[in-house]
Amino acid sequence: MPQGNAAAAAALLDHGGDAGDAVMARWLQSAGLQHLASPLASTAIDHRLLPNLLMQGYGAQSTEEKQRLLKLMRNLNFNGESGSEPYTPTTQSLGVAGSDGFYSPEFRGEFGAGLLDLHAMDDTELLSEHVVSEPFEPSPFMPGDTRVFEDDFDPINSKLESGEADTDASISLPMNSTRENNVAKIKVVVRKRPLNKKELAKKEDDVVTVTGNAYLTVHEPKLKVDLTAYVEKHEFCFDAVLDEHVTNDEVYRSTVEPIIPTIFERTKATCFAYGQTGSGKTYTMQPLPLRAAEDLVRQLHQPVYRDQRFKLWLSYFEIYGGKLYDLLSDRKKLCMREDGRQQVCIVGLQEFEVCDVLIVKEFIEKGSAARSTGSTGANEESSRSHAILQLAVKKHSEVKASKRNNDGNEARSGKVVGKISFIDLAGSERGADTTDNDRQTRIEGAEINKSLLALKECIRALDNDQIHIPFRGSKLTEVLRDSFVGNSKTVMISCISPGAGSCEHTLNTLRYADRVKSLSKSGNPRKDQVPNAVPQTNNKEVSSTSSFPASAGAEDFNDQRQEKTMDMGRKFVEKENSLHSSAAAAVDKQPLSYSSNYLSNGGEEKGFPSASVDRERYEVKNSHGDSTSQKMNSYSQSDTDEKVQKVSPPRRKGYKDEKSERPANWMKKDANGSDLFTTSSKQQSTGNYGTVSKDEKSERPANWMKRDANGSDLVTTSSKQSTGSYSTLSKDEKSERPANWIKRDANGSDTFTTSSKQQSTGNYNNITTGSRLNETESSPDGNVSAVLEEEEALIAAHRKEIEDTMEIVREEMKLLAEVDQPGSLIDNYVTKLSFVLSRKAASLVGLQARLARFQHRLKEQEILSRKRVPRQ
Ligand SMILES: Nc1ncnc2c1ncn2[C@@H]1O[C@H](COP(=O)(O)OP(=O)(O)OP(=O)(O)O)[C@@H](O)[C@H]1O
Repeated sequence: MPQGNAAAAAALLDHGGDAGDAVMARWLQSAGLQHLASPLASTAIDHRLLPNLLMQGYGAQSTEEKQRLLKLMRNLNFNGESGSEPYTPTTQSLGVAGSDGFYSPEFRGEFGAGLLDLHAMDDTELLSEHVVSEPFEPSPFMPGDTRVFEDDFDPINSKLESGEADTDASISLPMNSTRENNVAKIKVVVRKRPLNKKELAKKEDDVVTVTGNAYLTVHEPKLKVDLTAYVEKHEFCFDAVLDEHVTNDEVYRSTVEPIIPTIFERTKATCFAYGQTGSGKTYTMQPLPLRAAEDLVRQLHQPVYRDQRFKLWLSYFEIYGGKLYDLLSDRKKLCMREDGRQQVCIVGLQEFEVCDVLIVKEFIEKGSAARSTGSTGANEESSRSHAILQLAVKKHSEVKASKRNNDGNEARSGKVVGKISFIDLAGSERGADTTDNDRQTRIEGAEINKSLLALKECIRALDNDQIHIPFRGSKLTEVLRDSFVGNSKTVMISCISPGAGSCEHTLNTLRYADRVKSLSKSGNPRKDQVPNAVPQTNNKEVSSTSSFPASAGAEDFNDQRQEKTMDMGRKFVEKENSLHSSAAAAVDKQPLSYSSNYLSNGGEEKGFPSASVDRERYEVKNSHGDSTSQKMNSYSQSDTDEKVQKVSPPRRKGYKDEKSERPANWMKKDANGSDLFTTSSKQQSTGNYGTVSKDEKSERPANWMKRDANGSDLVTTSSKQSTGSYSTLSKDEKSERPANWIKRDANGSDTFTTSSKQQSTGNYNNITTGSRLNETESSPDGNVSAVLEEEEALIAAHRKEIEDTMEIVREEMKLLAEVDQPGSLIDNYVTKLSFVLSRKAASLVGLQARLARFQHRLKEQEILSRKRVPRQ
């Protein structure tokens, strides 16, 4: 660099003047590129050209301008590399950010949130700042040798190894296995709130009666066909039932308090509230962390923990529309990453040390105020998100003051001993909140729905000690991943509204709770309780109608039930291994919203063998007040028939609808484990996989795809499709097939794309291979989640396209600079320019295609959701 420029650069460092886009504009103008204006130009220059530009008198003429230009370029980190590496910011770039103010407000102000801020705006910034993964306790399911980590984690071992003799390790962390065993792995508690003002004003009846501390009855008002009113009784039994007089303190004592000591014993506990909007979830959940923090802090003050530098940390975030936001940091968007050990880190999440309980209150208030809420008919301040407050006990090793990470987030330096997550779920019926709503609200609802389903699945898998925990089912379960493995404890508080107007939702909530409990291996609700807590009359009725011997007491019943449940656990695993069963499971995983689109009018739940795996329940129905039946759904219809004399109304009334919605062309696995779609002829033409236009039909037969042993896609057809014959598509053929043909996405999944004609019918557009086939994709939620995924992909692609463009522009600038050099070869210039322009065009066309696909998908989703949810 010439002396003058070097001097200018030096002067600039001191000067600290603002970089003006006027300078940039002039500079671009002189290069004939004024239309690029400041943002693009500012990032598209090779720094090696800088001396040339300055020397040749491009742009900045005065010393001051030159200084500004140089400063600008320094700030933009003109190293010719950063622009092409969108997701791996270097420490260098961070350094720049820190020292040169890359993200300084003055630059943001001048260049807006344009290209300059690419990295600042997206997840990368978060990742780069906080990607240090927490040293969580390794999962027992984690592949590879985790011994070192465990040893590292284990305070006892680490103490011994490090030769620290100041504390007796065996005393320091008493592993009280008896105590741990005494705390149930899953506890399901129901809380009934009092009638609220609105319900009282409407003179609504209280239809929920609580008997003892574990039983409740819902008296459902019904009408006979001849319009005579009658009451149907539904009885439930849980680990605890708390009536409307129970205080929040008592709720704490019966739910969270017993878990607190286990937090110091490496337990990851989860306490969540489930229930319809306005049922009291927030009211119930909000005080719990406060009380828990009190107890945790008290424990931490014990010398044994204090000496080991145990500390309590709090974080509070929400999951809204499948995205994470920090409620204690201005709703900053967070991203979730898995580290090499498959441990989940929420990148950028702020954690605050809790030394004093009062601060917890403040945090709760602050976080709750930041939470996404909206108004519903049932609740003026209805939660539209899942809020997760975590209290983590961490052990901090002694760090020399000089070495201490001085970033104000010491939390990261500690190792998690145990933690408890409090989750205030969004209203359970929000999935049904789709009528007359905009796309955002519908997606919101479907997201909620999906996560509630996934949560239930995880809890079930967890309690069945399944190896495969389906935590990838939703963001919620992914976030809670480490709470689903190892030592975990779950408390579910089902909140119910007592009013007659909420009866259906109340029943749905109770059924969800019942299913969570009853499907678990330890789901033996009242084995340890006095059986005659059940009203005598019902006991009798149960005995007389159930398949169990009349003499069998509740204990026997429970024994059998438990046996059955364990068997169920086994079967569930088997089921997981079979694709067919997996498909059946998808049926089982119907939305919890019980919205009208999932409900038929009281149709009986017919046997669907694999799906009925989890139908066991203990719901006593006393229809018309004169007969009671008990349903013990089993694995097969025959089993059910044998044991059920009178079938109570379906838990999910939607079965009929679901069945009719589900195409017969369900996926099966053939003998070779290939994915095989079967279809009936009728559904070929009307099938949910999309109707086939005439042209397409003539071009290809009834098109079901099968993967043969070589991994090729086979097209199979039923006999009625006379034109159909097996044909194997070669790779080339595949590229020729019509638009609405199966496509393999980046993950190797097969995706059906449909033509516009097919949009309105394509319920099952995405078909993913693998054992979890269509669990979400075949459901309405699956469709929405596909939209969300595509949305993310589109945004990522857009970002990538901009970065590519920047790279290309950089090359163009270089070309221009070169061609202006004396003696430059024009041929060279032309060839290179042609190449660069082709790349530019390809990049743009790719993005346009993706955009069009997404628009198409949005329309499709819109049509589908309108079709599914009849206006009320
Ligand atoms: N057990 C209770 N005792 C007295 N009032 C209650 C109780 N439970 C809830 N409430 C009141 O009912 C109203 C709704 O409760 P809350 O906001 O907790 O419902 P929610 O289930 O969280 O609703 P959403 O899902 O819409 O957020 C609040 O005004 C709350 O104070």
